Amino acid sequence: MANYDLSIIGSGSGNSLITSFWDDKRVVLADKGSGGTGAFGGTCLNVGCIPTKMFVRPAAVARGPEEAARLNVTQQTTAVDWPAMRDRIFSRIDAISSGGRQYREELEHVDLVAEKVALTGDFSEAPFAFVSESGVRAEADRMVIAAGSRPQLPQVPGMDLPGVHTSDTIMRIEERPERILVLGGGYIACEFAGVFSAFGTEVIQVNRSQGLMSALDADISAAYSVQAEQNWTVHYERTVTSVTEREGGLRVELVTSDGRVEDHDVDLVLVAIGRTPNTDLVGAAEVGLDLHPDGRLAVDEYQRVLRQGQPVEGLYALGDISSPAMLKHVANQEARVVAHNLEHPDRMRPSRHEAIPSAIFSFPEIAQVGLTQAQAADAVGAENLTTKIQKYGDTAYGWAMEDGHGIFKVIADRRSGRILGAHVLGYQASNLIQPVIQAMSFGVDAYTAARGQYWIHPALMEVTENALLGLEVPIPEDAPI
Ligand SMILES: Cc1cc2nc3c(=O)[nH]c(=O)nc-3n(C[C@H](O)[C@H](O)[C@H](O)COP(=O)(O)OP(=O)(O)OC[C@H]3O[C@@H](n4cnc5c(N)ncnc54)[C@H](O)[C@@H]3O)c2cc1C
Ligand SMILES: NC(=O)c1ccc[n+]([C@@H]2O[C@H](COP(=O)([O-])OP(=O)(O)OC[C@H]3O[C@@H](n4cnc5c(N)ncnc54)[C@H](O)[C@@H]3O)[C@@H](O)[C@H]2O)c1
Repeated sequence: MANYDLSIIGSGSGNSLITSFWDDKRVVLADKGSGGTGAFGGTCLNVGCIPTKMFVRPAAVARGPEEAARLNVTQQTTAVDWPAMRDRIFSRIDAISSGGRQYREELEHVDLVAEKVALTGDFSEAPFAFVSESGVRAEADRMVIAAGSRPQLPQVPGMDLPGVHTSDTIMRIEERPERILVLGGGYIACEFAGVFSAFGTEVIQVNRSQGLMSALDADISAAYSVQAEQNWTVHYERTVTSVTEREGGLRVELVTSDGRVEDHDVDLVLVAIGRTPNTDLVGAAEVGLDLHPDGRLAVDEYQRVLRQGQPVEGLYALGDISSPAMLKHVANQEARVVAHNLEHPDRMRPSRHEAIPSAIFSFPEIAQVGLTQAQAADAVGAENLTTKIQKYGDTAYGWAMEDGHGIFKVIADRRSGRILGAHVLGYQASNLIQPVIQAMSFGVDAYTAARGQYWIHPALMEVTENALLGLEVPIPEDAPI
């Protein structure tokens, strides 16, 4: 195949790099298709953020009767039509994916290689080449590796059985299971446990360690775990040793941390124990590129890939394959930076990795930004911290909701009022946290963030205002009142 100006591996966030700047140049885009579906457009669109949240929303609606009962309204969820829901969701997603692929195929200056590719040749300097499984070779002056990540599977017997799923396949199953075992206690496991339990499936969630979402702030992890234990079955300190077929389903054998063996009979298993960067699939180590111990590509602040500790000019990586935060908004930001740096190598811009927020769209929802309390104590000293945990239930809208579990925790440096982190558990957590993300991103202190703007009364957002006002921070001179 001919030479190119730009070569991209990965049609997720990598797809957005093909701006009008490249209209008069030649671009090659390789993608083998997203896991499970073979679709164009990467994880978020096909098997990640978007379809999961399209299941999370009906799950919240199905849970309506729980809140209604607290508010003296009787409601009933009488049926959940999984096949119709699945088809509605994927008819929209599949159309976007195939439309995106068709658009790229029709562009004269872009060639699409719909195959798995691997890096080949010398990667100390441009040009950079890849070769596809069928032998298509493409060489380019600049290359972006945006090949993402894939689900990890434990090395135990039975992982190849048809009833054992990952997030790549679980959303397209024919029927809603009556009983599912969800392995893992992180983002994906907690989101799917929330969805399936809302739809009436009996969920057994199994985690290796004690507590769910244990990487989060300890107060949030503990409060979420209590809620989850009330909403579905949760078992801690167990690992899976095998999955076998039995009549009508699967038998999962677990071993507890004290050596006991347990069997669980279920219809399906969902494995969600983390994701592996796809550096091995592209053969990054084979061409001498630097990897972190967890398998991610090493990059500098401009997203240039490192080789023997030095950035390789014209070679970039972005998203899950290189980022410590496997989040779509981070991949998107890195893609904007890479697009800029490709187009303006003389005035490159660094990626911004401060105040990265994330949300877990489980039941209840969780959102977080910045440092946990333990990390903040390490960073500035526990004696310099001020924290506030504002209950939703102690605000006017919380009364209206009769909310019993929502909390908004904020952490700041008591000497300066600098906000160090926020951690929210409850209804609309992912929205309520945004003013704190904004304050942290723009360097606004806690007092000014609270008093420098109106907050609509009695909106639920008063939870955020009250959390900020609850901190013991200095009032800046001439601060708004
Ligand atoms: C179930 C789930 C839910 C999620 N929900 C959220 C959420 O709510 N919010 C959020 O911020 N993030 C979420 N994420 C994370 C988010 O989806 C990822 O961070 C993001 O999609 C990564 O984008 P990317 O461009 O790095 O990789 P991808 O979108 O995965 O793109 C990589 C592409 O490279 C291709 N590829 C890989 N190897 C090769 C090869 N050798 N040859 C050719 N092609 C190759 C793959 O087929 C893939 O299409 C979720 C992830 C999952 C799995
Ligand atoms: N809403 C979102 O933003 C969102 C949603 C889904 C995924 N994601 C991204 O995708 C990444 C991967 O998600 P994930 O949930 O697979 O990973 P994760 O890292 O969030 O959680 C993995 C969990 O599995 C547990 N675990 C590991 N090995 C185990 C084993 N052998 N047996 C039992 N439990 C085990 C870990 O203790 C941990 O609780 C996330 O870290 C996140 O970056 C984001």
